Amino acid sequence: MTVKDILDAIQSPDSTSADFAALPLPESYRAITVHKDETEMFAGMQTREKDPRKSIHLDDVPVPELGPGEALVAVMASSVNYNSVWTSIFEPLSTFGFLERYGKLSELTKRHDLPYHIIGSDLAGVVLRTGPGVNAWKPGDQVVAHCLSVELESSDGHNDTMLDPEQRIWGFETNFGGLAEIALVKSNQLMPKPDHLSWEEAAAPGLVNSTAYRQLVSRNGAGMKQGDNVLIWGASGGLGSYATQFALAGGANPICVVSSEQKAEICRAMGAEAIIDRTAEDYKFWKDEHTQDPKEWKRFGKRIRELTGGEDVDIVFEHPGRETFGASVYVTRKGGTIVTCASTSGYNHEYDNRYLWMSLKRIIGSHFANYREAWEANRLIAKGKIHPTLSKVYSLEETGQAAYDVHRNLHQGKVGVLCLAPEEGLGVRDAEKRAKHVDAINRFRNI
Ligand SMILES: C/C=C/C(=O)SCCNC(=O)CCNC(=O)[C@H](O)C(C)(C)COP(=O)(O)OP(=O)(O)OC[C@H]1O[C@@H](n2cnc3c(N)ncnc32)[C@H](O)[C@@H]1OP(=O)(O)O
Ligand SMILES: NC(=O)C1=CN([C@@H]2O[C@H](COP(=O)(O)OP(=O)(O)OC[C@H]3O[C@@H](n4cnc5c(N)ncnc54)[C@H](OP(=O)(O)O)[C@@H]3O)[C@@H](O)[C@H]2O)C=CC1
Repeated sequence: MTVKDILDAIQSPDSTSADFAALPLPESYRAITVHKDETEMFAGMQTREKDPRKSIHLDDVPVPELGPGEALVAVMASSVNYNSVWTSIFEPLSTFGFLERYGKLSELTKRHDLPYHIIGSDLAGVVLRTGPGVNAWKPGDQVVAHCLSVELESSDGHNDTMLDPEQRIWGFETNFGGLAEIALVKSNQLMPKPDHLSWEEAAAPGLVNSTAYRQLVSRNGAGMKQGDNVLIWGASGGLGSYATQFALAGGANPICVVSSEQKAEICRAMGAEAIIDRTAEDYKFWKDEHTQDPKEWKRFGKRIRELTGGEDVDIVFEHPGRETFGASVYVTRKGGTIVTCASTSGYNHEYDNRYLWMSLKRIIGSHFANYREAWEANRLIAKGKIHPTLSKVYSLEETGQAAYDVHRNLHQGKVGVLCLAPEEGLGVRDAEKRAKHVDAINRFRNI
């Protein structure tokens, strides 16, 4: 039995759930990994110079044992997220520490503590097997998986599962991730695959769409409302391309920051009108490595006021971190919210706290999404209200290059990876719905 037999079953219109359940599992499968004995390979290099193509491998790995509450999924497609870039450059720390810590929790979690880390936090595919206690999903189900892994043995996580003390990001803080032909997930990561999308389109939104939903829309995040002015950094990037869509769909007014005219054009195509090209307008928020320039914050704020008819922003959708955070706090309106989920340019932020407390602003930390939030975000994709922002698709062999593109900001929107899917465009089951949205679905393609 090989993964080819699994692919044949997925591609046959006649396969039943019983057929999938009867398929023997292969002994091994191909997976994208980083290696524990290579974590020092970039020591002493600048972040920018660390090359994911050198650390990312395609290996044959054994199929992991299936535990209670878990599912093995045949992965048709996945996508590159920035967390896989972090893993591949071993920053801010090696993810093998996460696997070691998880491995200490129980006999079953020991499986994760291996000398290789199978990375990837998105997938679209087909359930192959479910473990004891799984009733909601069965072999043959077409699914996407969100990346929240929780144990939920403590009371802390039962109001909001992101608060579980054993909360982890699958494929980053756990092993057996989605950039592979087979993945191991908890069954409460599974959600229905949107019928009108191909495998690679369905795999693209998951992580960033759910994160942007919690960060911007959910009451656990900024709780955006109609008419809000929302400043969105990297508005055509992974997170930003969904934040922009949520702002537009929710009756808010996105102010999109991008770094080129081409990206500005993509934002216009999504329906945004207020756009700031940070390269063309040449903002220099830092005079040198240690000193910010409040005059540049003010110039940026004036530009926002020009675009909004004199209003300041209610919400800043933050993730660049150190480089922009001082400006983000400054330009937020009195009583407004800076909601942050990352620090791509550096995690030691500096801002002038007088502008925060005197103007009663709030900084909210946000991280991924709970199952309900991920489900709601996926539901909006399935209803055709929010669309994938897939630009380019790579093969599994080319994942290193795909991660390199994201690391060097050479990409637009989301970058997809075909795992078992032999070509793009497969897996669409609702052609009529797709036809209604096809222009929006293809908006980011091949640019
Ligand atoms: C969905 C996609 C998401 C993304 O893309 S996010 C971007 C990528 N992610 C990242 O860059 C984050 C990577 N992770 C990290 O950098 C680290 O992961 C953290 C900085 C978040 C945490 O580091 P740690 O070393 O785990 O935490 P500690 O708190 O420094 O050390 C743990 C030890 O410190 C103890 N401790 C915790 N809080 C306190 C406290 N308040 N007072 C005293 N001790 C404390 C703990 O118990 C534990 O102890 P014991 O080592 O003995 O188990
Ligand atoms: N906590 C969480 O749950 C999550 C955290 N993240 C983190 O968020 C960050 C962004 O992820 P994602 O959106 O997928 O990445 P992308 O690279 O796809 O998009 C980020 C965009 O931000 C802009 N940007 C990058 N650096 C700067 C800078 N120094 N100043 C201003 N703008 C900048 C760029 O757009 P442009 O050049 O056009 O301005 C870039 O395209 C990563 O660090 C990632 O790890 C992501 C998802 C979930």
